[in-house]
Amino acid sequence: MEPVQSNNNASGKPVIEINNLYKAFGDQKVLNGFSLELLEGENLVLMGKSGSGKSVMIKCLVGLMEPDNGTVKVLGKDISKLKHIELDELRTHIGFLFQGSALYDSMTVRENLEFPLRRHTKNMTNRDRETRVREALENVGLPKTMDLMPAELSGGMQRRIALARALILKPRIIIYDEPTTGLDPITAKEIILLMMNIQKMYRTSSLIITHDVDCARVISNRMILLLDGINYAQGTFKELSTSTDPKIQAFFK
Ligand SMILES: Nc1ncnc2c1ncn2[C@@H]1O[C@H](COP(=O)(O)OP(=O)(O)OP(=O)(O)O)[C@@H](O)[C@H]1O
Repeated sequence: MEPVQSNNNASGKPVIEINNLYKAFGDQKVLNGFSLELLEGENLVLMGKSGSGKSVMIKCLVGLMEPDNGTVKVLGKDISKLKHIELDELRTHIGFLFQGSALYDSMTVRENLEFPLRRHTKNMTNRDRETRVREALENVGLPKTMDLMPAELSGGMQRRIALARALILKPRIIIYDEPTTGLDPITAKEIILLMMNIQKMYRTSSLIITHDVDCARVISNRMILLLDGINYAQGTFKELSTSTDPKIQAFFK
């Protein structure tokens, strides 16, 4: 069965272009000619089994790992050609929501949110910083949590705060790594709806790594399936979930 390779006529110019990426560790070929394009304004879901190379791909994407071959362009810039300081600047346009939220436990919500601001916007006044934190908390529906510690929040609230932190620099791209993992179905649904609202409010382009079929169904404009080191199939949720290819079907069970 031929892999599905359509792209749902998604419009907009690419904000991420990964072309023919190769990465091996010794004899283990992890990425074997993987390509991906994230278009402006779209929600692209990437699915791949555990150990298929999603994290390796993300590390290559943000310049934390050097691929053996292939090119990565972010916002039109070839990241292999950037100086350290330029790469650092480029990374401020990418927000990350990590698996399990990854908030700093010993910091209040406010300090967690201020952390990226202090690092990347040296000239910001305290008042502007506070306004930005308030705005981000309001946008994730938690305006009154500023002075709480992460341990005082539920798992769903922690995920929202982590999303507020990912948004604080107003990134053009957000990478979500398993955004609904570890949450009950109702909270997971709330997070998905919030991600959709965020896309509208901040006009971000999102790359969403998930195993959650419901999440993919609701949020994706387009999907890519990573299998055997390549983008084995891409298309809309409907196209892929109704494929008769057993390797594609396996992703939707
Ligand atoms: N620095 C490294 N050195 C050696 N092998 C590595 C390194 N980084 C990743 N790998 C291997 O590459 C493969 C892909 O790992 P990766 O973490 O990208 O998988 P993943 O798709 O993100 O998995 P998961 O869904 O479980 O997070 C794994 O077999 C892993 O052991």
